[in-house]
Amino acid sequence: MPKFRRTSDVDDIDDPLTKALAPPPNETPAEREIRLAAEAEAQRRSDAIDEEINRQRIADRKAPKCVRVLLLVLKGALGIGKSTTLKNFQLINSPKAFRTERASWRAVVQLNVVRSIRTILDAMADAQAQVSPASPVSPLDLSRSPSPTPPPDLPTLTPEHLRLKMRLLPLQQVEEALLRRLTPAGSAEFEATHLSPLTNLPYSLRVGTVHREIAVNSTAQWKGAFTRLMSTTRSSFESGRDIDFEDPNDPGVILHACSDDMVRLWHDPTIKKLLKAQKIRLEDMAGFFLDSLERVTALRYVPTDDDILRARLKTLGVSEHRFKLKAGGYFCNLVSHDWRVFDVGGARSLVSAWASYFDDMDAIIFLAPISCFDQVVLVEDPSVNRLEDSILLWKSVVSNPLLQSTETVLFLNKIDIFKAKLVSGIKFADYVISYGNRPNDFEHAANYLKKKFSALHTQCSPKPRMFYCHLTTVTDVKSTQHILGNVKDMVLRQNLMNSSLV
Ligand SMILES: Nc1nc2c(ncn2[C@@H]2O[C@H](COP(=O)(O)OP(=O)(O)OP(=O)(O)O)[C@@H](O)[C@H]2O)c(=O)[nH]1
Ligand SMILES: [Mg+2]
Repeated sequence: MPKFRRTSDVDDIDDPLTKALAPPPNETPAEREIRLAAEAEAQRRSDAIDEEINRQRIADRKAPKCVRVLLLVLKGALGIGKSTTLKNFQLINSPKAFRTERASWRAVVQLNVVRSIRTILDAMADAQAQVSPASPVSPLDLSRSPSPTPPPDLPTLTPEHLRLKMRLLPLQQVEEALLRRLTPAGSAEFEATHLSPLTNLPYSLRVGTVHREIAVNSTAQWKGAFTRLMSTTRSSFESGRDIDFEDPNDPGVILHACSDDMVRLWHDPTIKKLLKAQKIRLEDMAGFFLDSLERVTALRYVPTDDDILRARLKTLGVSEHRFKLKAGGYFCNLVSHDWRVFDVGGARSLVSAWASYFDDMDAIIFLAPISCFDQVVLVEDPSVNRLEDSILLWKSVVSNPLLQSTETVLFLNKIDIFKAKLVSGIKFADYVISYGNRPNDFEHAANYLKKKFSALHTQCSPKPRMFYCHLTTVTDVKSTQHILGNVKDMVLRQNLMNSSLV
């Protein structure tokens, strides 16, 4: 029988916890009084939190069963559309509340614009570096590879391009000002919000650094902080009435001053060629507003619903959103139901860990970004194709016995980008070899993927269940609301069937 060390064997003085909690030596009576008061306050707060958790638990037990939906995407991939799907739920549920947050979203759109321009400026810096390497390689330094010869298709930048680039440098200040506005003072809520300074690193090495995106832990908190910040001068954001357009510190002022140069840069044929040569498709990237520059950089710009759906802000961790939704169609006579939607990034390796926390969900909305068929997973495994990774995650979710009674709704998302890529000539079969020589068009490719996901669903589900699949562009409010309406009714029907009411 192995002998275990018992707590009583430990000398109290040696116990690191006791040491850490012990009052400091030579504590004065006044210091002791302050310490005891702080300890009492900490205890009071801890008790209040315990009480709130208990109260919530009792309320949850008494409340009628609510509908629980899990939104799931692959963790580590660039934005897939979870938050955008949630925004659609919010638009259905409380459009007014959604619209009162326009001021916060205005700053996010502005940041998205600045970052797209930054990507172009970085690409220009790359091109310059390739034409005139900053430091010539010493012929004796054999550890370094020779300076790269500029690719023949890389266009040459003119002095006017370089002047344009210089004139856009103030955007760096705009970026910093926006980050200050979006980051609540003293908050650890945001991760790695700053982009590196303009760099000579090749774009191919930079593009995967998703950590450089601005990120929040939960959408509610950052907006709350922003609203508090803004509400010192205004009371409501409905229709942008109360955005302080006269504020001289508004980052929008510099953005507006740079507007013509940004438009010139984006429409410049040489810059277009440069981006193409470097395989940068800004129009496929999240938070793309360069085709609406004049509108979104106007001094009195107020984001539309569509802009809010397209704005990019990365979410961290798991968040829960609660709201009431009225049933439609056949169920329209029913009272509204409480819905809880959980926003979870699922890593393939962690499915079995989180599945036990979400085994009582009524539905999982699984988002698979089919537009990423030509990209690789950079975070989990650089050698795995993103679409393949999404399919493997789908397989682990549908085969998980803990989730066998949960309805799984598949959203094959970002079909607008998927279509655009195929039309631009990118060959689906170059990445999905089994696609063979089928036509490189949307109908065939989307159908092929639907069948693949469906076959796995049938083969791997522990018990038979329906396969629900939608081709989605969740930035399109109208079509998404229609689809969510169907999902809502399906989930309610199942929910009622399970309670033997229909
Ligand atoms: N064109 C297009 N853009 C989309 C679509 N779905 C989402 N987006 C955009 O992609 C970006 C990322 O979407 P999010 O909803 O933030 O993605 P997410 O899954 O919440 O990402 P994380 O928070 O990083 O986990 C946003 O700018 C969206 O507007 C789509 O179907 N088509
Ligand atoms: Mg998100």
